[in-house]
Amino acid sequence: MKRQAFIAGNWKMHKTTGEAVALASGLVDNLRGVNHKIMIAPPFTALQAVSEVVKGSNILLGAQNMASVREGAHTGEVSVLMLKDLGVSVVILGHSERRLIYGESDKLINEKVKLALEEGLEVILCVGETLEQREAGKENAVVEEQLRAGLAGITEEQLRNITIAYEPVWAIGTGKTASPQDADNMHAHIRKVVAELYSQTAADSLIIQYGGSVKPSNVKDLMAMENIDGALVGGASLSVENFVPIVTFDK
Ligand SMILES: O=C(CO)COP(=O)(O)O
Repeated sequence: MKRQAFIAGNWKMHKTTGEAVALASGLVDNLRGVNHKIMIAPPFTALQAVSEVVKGSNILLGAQNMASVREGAHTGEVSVLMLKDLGVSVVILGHSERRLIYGESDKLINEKVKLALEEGLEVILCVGETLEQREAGKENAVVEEQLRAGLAGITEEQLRNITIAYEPVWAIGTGKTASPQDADNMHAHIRKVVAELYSQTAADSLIIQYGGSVKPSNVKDLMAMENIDGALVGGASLSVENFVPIVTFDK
């Protein structure tokens, strides 16, 4: 079954507002008419300005994280209500940098996923093993646990608004990409877990992105795999020169 391709750019902690507007404008100009699903996630500080740039285009506005509660005494956090107010429609949750650098647990991530869905946002839920876990042969178990915990309490209907991003930690920002076959094997495993948790129909329609050193030179081979439906791109999403050929991988 062919699923819609979904290519997303995670800008991480890059771009001042001026730089972000320039990049977003270049993308709007160069991606007009492309009918894959496209999202960019600038840093919080540039969301408002980029929102104006992408308004009315085929590029969705994403956020890189959000708080697990709607509002309150949470110094330094950003609420889902604030994101919606700026035109954000997708939020990346459970990124390995949030898990590993900021200690986010599966339970906290699950709270965020539930809140985002309740508030009508789409979610990109990131999962992936570290090098140590892969070398110990534990990658399938690790990813399965992240999925089960991250999706706890989520209904099959809500699952339609979730994209899973498989991002092996050892492939992020390292220039090392998982081979298309390794990535496809994990994506098939993710689909199997989702079939067990929900149904085969839910598993068949689930969009699963691969992330980790995706570049113009390797995107085509990754996207050719049966279970790979998209990409979550870090470094190569930071320039028009690199991100446009990734989004238009089939041109
Ligand atoms: O973490 C990633 C996207 O969320 C991947 O980052 P890189 O593409 O820079 O490896």
